[in-house]
Amino acid sequence: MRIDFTKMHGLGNDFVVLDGRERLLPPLDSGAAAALANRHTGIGCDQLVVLEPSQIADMRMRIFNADGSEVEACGNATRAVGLLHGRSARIETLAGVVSACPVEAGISVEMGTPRFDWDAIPLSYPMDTHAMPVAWEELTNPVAVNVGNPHVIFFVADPHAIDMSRLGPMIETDPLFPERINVNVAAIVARDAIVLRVWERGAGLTRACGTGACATAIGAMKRGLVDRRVTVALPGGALVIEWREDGGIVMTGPATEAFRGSFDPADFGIVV
Ligand SMILES: N[C@@H](CCC[C@H](N)C(=O)O)C(=O)O
Repeated sequence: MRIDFTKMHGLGNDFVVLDGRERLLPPLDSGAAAALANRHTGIGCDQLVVLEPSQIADMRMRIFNADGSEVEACGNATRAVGLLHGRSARIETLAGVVSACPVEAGISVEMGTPRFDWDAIPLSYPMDTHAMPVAWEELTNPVAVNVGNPHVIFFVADPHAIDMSRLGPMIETDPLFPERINVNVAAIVARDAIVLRVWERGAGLTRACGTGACATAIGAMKRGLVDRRVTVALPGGALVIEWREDGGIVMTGPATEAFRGSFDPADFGIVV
């Protein structure tokens, strides 16, 4: 038996997508996810995405980071799955039901509402998440936002001047963040434009992070730095993020199918 996969990406943030909506997949654990995601010995991706039937939505989407950790949300993967589905879809995730809809500019996703309470991020102890009195070297006074998954955002003059390969993992694994954290460094360039780089929890530096773009835009809006509709430029391309008056976040941008293939589950320790 072989398992089919589709390799997809959203602005260079890449995924191996396994579609178990109609054909039952064998059980997948963290070890199998990490093995498949490995760029040297596996297929290679930032996140493994597994689609399953859902009782409450059109499908259930499970998301595993490259290190094998299963997570609640992935903005770019949601657009990719929206493209794969080909029409409007309600998608169940660990963070709740989100919806993806094809539009002229790609796929538009209703991401739900942001949370700001310290224990919803979560942090290890109470703190004002709007202006956190903490610092890691030159990265100071961040905002924390949960958009389904946890993010901390630092506003800096030049995101490209920050040594993210060193500071990213240091902050990701700081005991302040009991579930680790996605680390965003952003520059405000206009009332409607942000430049962003993201060190992703469990995946490292990626070309783009959809939830990072949402969390950064919301953090900047909360601080009054930008308007409620903003373009976020990441190394892999741009996303438009809107924070509607009803509290919902809408993310719009492209998604791409790269290629299709299949693998032998035994090669990755998957028991059929
Ligand atoms: N690339 C994603 C985020 C994937 C999950 C994240 N690394 C986490 O651990 O929360 C996106 O586009 O949002």
